[in-house]
Order: sequence, then structure tokens, then C-alpha cells
Amino acid sequence: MSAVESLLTRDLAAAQTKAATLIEALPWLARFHGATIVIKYGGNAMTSPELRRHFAADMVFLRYVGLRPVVVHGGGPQISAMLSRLGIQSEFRGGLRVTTPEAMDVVRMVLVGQVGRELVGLINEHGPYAVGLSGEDARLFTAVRRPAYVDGEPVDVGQVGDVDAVNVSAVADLIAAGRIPVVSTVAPDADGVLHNLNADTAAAALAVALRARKLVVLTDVTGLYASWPDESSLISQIGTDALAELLPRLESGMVPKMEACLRAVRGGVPAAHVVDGRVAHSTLLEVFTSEGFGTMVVPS
Ligand SMILES: Nc1ncnc2c1ncn2[C@@H]1O[C@H](COP(=O)(O)OP(=O)(O)O)[C@@H](O)[C@H]1O
Ligand SMILES: CC(=O)N[C@@H](CCC(=O)OP(=O)(O)O)C(=O)O
Repeated sequence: MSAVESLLTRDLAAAQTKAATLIEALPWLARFHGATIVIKYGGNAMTSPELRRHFAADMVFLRYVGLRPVVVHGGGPQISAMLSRLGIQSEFRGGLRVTTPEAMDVVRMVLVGQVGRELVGLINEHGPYAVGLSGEDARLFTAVRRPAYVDGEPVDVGQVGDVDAVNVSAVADLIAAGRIPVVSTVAPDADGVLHNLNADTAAAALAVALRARKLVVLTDVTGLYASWPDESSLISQIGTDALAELLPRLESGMVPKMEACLRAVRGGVPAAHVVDGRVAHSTLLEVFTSEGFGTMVVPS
């Protein structure tokens, strides 16, 4: 074979690999066409500007191929960094931030004004798609104050809320208009007092209210480990009953996340996935490939 022929053969092989990758997505494209998918982008997964750009491109890709992505973002590390710049210490109990009125101002400023705005900007580099909103907009979320649980005992953590009610109308309007809603998780309670919602919790409540087909939670680990940090204990699939049994044995950071997956699936979302957001294009890999990726929570 001449040098030119061998080059052409190599090019053809590379092109066929690309085509095979595209065609592998076909059954998933068919299955999820028109489906609403809630993607929770955790602050710990936003490790580099490049990864954030990949994430934004993935959201636009999902929209172009006929899915309806809804982004709920976190920003725990970003809030802690701003609090520390302001000389305020961060304290977590049972995986939830102790939120004083002073810290609440910072939580809102960082989530709505910084992290949310940046994601909206990155998505909109591809076109006029993303619209940011918080739980305050059009009464998206009504919060109810909740304690944290430490060793099974309730502990007051200040202005921290659970989601008491979801009014999906604004998000539904945006989806219907072909937009990509980007949700920041602060919300007023029934008296108008602003609360800090854990972003996993809020994403689950929104996924249930939207009757989403999937909740994808992007974090900074490969998935859920039965006995953290033992690498060999990664769980690829778990039913809701088994997860409910495992929950009391999990460490604090993972508790709100796995509670959220449980809540979503028990609330009717067919599957919740915890995937490694440090891997470029992790959302696309989860939605469009046949390989198991991360941990999938399904009904028991
Ligand atoms: N059983 C477990 N499986 C996986 N990760 C765990 C587990 N227990 C604790 N973790 C910790 O939870 C972290 C993810 O939670 P969190 O820091 O709240 O992330 P995010 O910002 O994505 O919400 C992981 O980086 C890991 O250190
Ligand atoms: C009550 C509570 O803990 N709220 C979180 C909200 C942000 C969040 O959940 O961010 P991640 O998804 O990056 O962890 C906080 O203040 O850190």
C-alpha cells in the first residue's frame, strides 16, 4: 500500500469511528426526544473554565437534538470562598451550611449574581438560549425552614430551607419557548424570608414537579461509594429501598445528594444519576452512551 493509500485508509477508519459514536446515540436520541432532563451542576464539578465551557456546550447540544435541559446549579465552594474573603467562616452541619442572615446575603449574591450569571453567559455564547432565575422568580420555590440532622438529632442551621412548594409555570414557559432555564437555589418562605436551599434538594424537587425523565447530578467523584473512600465499593446501580437503607451510613457531603436522588425517584422521576462532572462532556456520556457511567438510582 502506498503512503497516500495508507493515509486515506487511516482517515477512513477515523471517520468510521466517529460515525459509530454518532450512531450509538440513536436509540437514546429516540428514547429521550422531547424529554425534560434536570441537570444539577455542583460547585465542586465547576473545577476549570474549560470544563464549564464543555458543560455549557453540552446543554446547547441537548437542546439542539430535541431534549429539554433544565439546569440547577450549586456553588458551595464559591460561597465559602466569598465568605472567607469577607472574613466570615463557613460551617456545615449534616451537609448543610449554617446560614446566618449575614451569610444569606452572600449566598444570594454568589449563587444568583455570580455562578448563575456565569453559566448563563457561557450557554449564551452559543445563541440566545439560557435564562437565569432563582427560587424567588415567579414563585418558583417556596421554602420551609428545616433543621440539619447530626447523629439523628435535629440541629438548627439558620435560614436553610427545604422546598415546600414548586410553581413550575415560569420554567415551563421558558422550556416551551426553547430556552434553557438556569436555576439558582435561594427561595423565600411563606412570610417572604429568604432561605438557602441545598441545590441537590432543589433540583430533585424541580425534577419531580416537571415530571422530568431524568435527574443528572454532576459532582466531583465517580459516583456513590458504599464504603467511602474504598475505590472498589463504587455502586453502579441502586434501588430506592437499598439507598434508603444506606443513607444513615453515608458521610455528610453525600447525604443531601443521595436524599435528593431518592426523593426524585420516589417522586416519579424514572432515574437519577450521580456522575463525575470532572470528566469533560459527562452529561452527554450519561445520556447518549450505553456504558454505565457513575451511579444510577432506580425504583426498587
Ligand atoms: N459515600 C460516598 N461516595 C462518594 N462521595 C462521598 C461519599 N461520602 C462522602 N463523599 C464526598 O462527597 C463529595 C461530594 O459532595 P459535595 O462536596 O457536596 O459535592 P457537590 O458540590 O457536587 O454538591 C465527594 O467529593 C466526596 O468527597
Ligand atoms: C443549605 C446549603 O448547604 N446550601 C448550599 C447551596 C449551594 C449548593 O448546594 O452548592 P453545591 O451543589 O455546590 O454543594 C450552600 O450554601 O453551600
